[in-house]
Amino acid sequence: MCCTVASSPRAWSCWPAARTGAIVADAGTEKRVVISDDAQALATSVARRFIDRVAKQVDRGKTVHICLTGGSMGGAVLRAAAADPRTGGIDWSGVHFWWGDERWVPRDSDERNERQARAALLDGLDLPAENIHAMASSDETLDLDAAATAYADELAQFAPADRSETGPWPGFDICFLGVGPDGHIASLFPDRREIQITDRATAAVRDSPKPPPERISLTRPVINSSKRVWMVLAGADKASALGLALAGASYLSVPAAGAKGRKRTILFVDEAAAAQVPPTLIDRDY
Ligand SMILES: O=C(O)[C@H](O)[C@@H](O)[C@H](O)[C@H](O)COP(=O)(O)O
Repeated sequence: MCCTVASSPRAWSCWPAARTGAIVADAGTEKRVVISDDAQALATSVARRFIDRVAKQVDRGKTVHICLTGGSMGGAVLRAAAADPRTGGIDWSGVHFWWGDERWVPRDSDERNERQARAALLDGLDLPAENIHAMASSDETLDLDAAATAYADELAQFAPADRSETGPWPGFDICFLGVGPDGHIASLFPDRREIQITDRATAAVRDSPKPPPERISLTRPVINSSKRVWMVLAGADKASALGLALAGASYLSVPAAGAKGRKRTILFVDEAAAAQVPPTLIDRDY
């Protein structure tokens, strides 16, 4: 049973029996909440769906663009994907990996989202090195602003011919997003200028509320050009952000509230994070 939260809480609804289907209030605004028992079950469930989706697109001969997230749940999902028995049998040569944000630290720092993703999954995949689109690191020649611009330029090289639904960047098949206790996504934090940027693909972030202080982030237009936005959040400290995101809070103060895919927006959560969501609106994925 899935539940759909349309763009306003008044339209909250769910249907008792179906495991699929949705209130089509506005294709891009509905959110679905899928709950797992705990963080490990959540990571396994999301990884299974991730591998399903990649395998389906590869079988169709499609080039696939995946945007990864940092954070503990981002890494947990990738480790679970690495453990999926189907992963080794997929032809990854047409799959490209991007990042929603990156910390401005040296390339070999354990804080790098890229380094964590490589260790969790990417370095075990048979795919061309050029398919891994990492953001620059602080020990290279570029400064923070130039590095953000360079990433926007790289994204532009993979923009689709038909840009009717996206800007000069690829429309990701899946955009993974972790969600902070304050509702931040990528490195777009509440009540800051970066969440309001609409005229470029990336932003240099300074004085980040979450260490380290300097980061590069995709902006909201790029995230919302994704076909699917999958937010993954676990733990009681996320319950408030989830509740606000589902209750129609402004994305300016709760960035997660404004993340939406063109085809699907799913919040994958565990029981602890779902504590403030009315039980009638929860789908139990276990
Ligand atoms: O670089 C980062 O720190 C992440 O991209 C950040 O957006 C993260 O996803 C959230 O802070 C949630 O992190 P957790 O999953 O660890 O709570």
